[in-house]
Amino acid sequence: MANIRRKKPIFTMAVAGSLIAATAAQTAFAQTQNAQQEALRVAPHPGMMPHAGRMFPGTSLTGVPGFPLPTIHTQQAYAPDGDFTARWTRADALQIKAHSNPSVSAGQNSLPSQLIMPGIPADFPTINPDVWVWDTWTLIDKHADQFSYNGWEVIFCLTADKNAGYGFDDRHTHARIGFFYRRAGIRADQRPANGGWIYGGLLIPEGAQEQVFKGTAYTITAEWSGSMRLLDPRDNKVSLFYTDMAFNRDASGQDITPAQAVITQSLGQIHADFNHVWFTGFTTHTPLLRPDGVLYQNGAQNPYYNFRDPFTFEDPNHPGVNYMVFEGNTAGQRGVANCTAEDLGYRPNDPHAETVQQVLDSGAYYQKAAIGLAVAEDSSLSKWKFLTPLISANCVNDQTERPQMYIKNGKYYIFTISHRTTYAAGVDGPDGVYGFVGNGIRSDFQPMNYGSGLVLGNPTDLNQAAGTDYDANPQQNPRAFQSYSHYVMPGGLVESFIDTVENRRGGTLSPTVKLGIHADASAVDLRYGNGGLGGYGDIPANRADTNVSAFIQDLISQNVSIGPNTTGQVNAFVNTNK
Ligand SMILES: OC[C@H]1O[C@@](CO)(OC[C@@]2(O[C@H]3O[C@H](CO)[C@@H](O)[C@H](O)[C@H]3O)O[C@H](CO)[C@@H](O)[C@@H]2O)[C@@H](O)[C@@H]1O
Repeated sequence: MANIRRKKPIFTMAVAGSLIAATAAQTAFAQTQNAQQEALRVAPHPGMMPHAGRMFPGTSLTGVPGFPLPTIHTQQAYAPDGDFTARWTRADALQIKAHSNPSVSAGQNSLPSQLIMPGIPADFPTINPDVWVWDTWTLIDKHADQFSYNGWEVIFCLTADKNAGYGFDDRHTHARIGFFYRRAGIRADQRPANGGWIYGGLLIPEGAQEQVFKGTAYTITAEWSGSMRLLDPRDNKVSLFYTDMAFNRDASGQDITPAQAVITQSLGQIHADFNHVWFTGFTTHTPLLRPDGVLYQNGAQNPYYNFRDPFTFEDPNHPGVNYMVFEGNTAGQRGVANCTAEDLGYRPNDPHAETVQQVLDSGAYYQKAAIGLAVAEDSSLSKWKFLTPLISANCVNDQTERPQMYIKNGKYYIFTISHRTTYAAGVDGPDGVYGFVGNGIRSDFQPMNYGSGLVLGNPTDLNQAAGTDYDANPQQNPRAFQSYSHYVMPGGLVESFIDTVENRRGGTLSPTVKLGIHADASAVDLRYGNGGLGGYGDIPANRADTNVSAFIQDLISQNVSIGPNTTGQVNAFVNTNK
């Protein structure tokens, strides 16, 4: 089975979730969920075709016959420390299905082509033979601009050691943050097919990360996602924000207690010479945030809670104030059936609206994702305070992962990733990127693209049951799980990792794609790269010239030739500026 994507239980939502055995109650619930989803699938549909050829589809407020209208979002901005939480509602999420094409043949993509990542060929190259690679991030400043260092581009990835015998499905409990580097300023078509990344090894010295769990019971620790902040572009000090994970398992591999997830900071320094890049530091690990059970669900409330993936930024409207977005769940005891009419989001008298009771009866209340917000209380970013979530997805989806704030033309975009299998009963969508646009850091965020939220999905046939394996169910699109963990970079470039293409496991970087982003709409740029697919792992820095050390600058001024990266224009990629 090692080479085949394992069936993910429909209930998977946990920090350690996929690894905890499903109970009979869960199985019963999963059956209910399937039944509910089937009920929606047979809803009347006009036979809509995807809006092929339209660069910016815009949001259809007239709706699709047979489906509810999306929720009205006011587009109002609120104080960041206020208590307004925007909602990604069921009415919104149902727009994904409403805009899918019900009459494609089995196994074909049924979603609008401008919202779908082009298919990755099955003969993809691998970044490195020794490590599995998945979640990946770049060296960014407080505005999320991407930097190279002394002529090197650097990326940080969750890695698992293949030589230790770990298969791709074992990766989560053995995850370590590694780094790769390559010369900046070389066009994708002049690089090796796999992007030409050189593996630099692990970032955190062996055992250092475990200090966060001193005195607590655990048997396994892991390092999960993840962002890296260049503290001062004229200096080499960097701050890693990541998720410290600890699992407490018995001899048979069962979790005895809920896994612990701690958002953590560790400081280090980046170094580079002509030949390589290396890091020092990362020996001290400061726990920043544990879920409080008041604003963010904790392990006592739900052993399957999600709490991870910190991303920090400074709000241009509040200079000097630093915020963090992260993946969380709405606080409260798991299994309490309390989604509200606001979570459903139906407009008054919408003939296609579900009642709150119908939704609660379906068990959808087990899925309660939240995009969290915290504010830094000191300039060294070592003390943070929770603020109320920016967006909740109660009764819609259980996971809004790796959220990021992307500020462009005065608009505040939150991009996040989610799985098809973490949708609640009765709503459906592909694995991929979801986006929300607002007018400030805290807004009544509007889901992008027809009000649905879908920005970049894997090719998926929503007419087939969610949570099925390609191998067990050949109608399932063989690319429905081709990629995951997308990160939107300056210029709308999107990097991700390859999960499974035609039963071939990835564990490597996907081809980069490019989004056009305009107001509340986005579209895949099919003119970019080859039919929309750029280079594998093409992750260019967009601010190289400002981070060149005095040593390198000296050499440049003496006209010493040290390769293609020393001119100060090394990252003049015209398409990478926001
Ligand atoms: O490795 C942990 C980091 O990865 C993230 C984002 O990629 O969480 C992903 C998540 O999903 C993976 O596992 C699923 C179950 O095996 C699989 O279906 C999916 O394809 C994978 O990407 O990993 C956890 C643990 O399994 C699961 O809850 C997530 O959905 C990120 O959030 C983590 O920091």
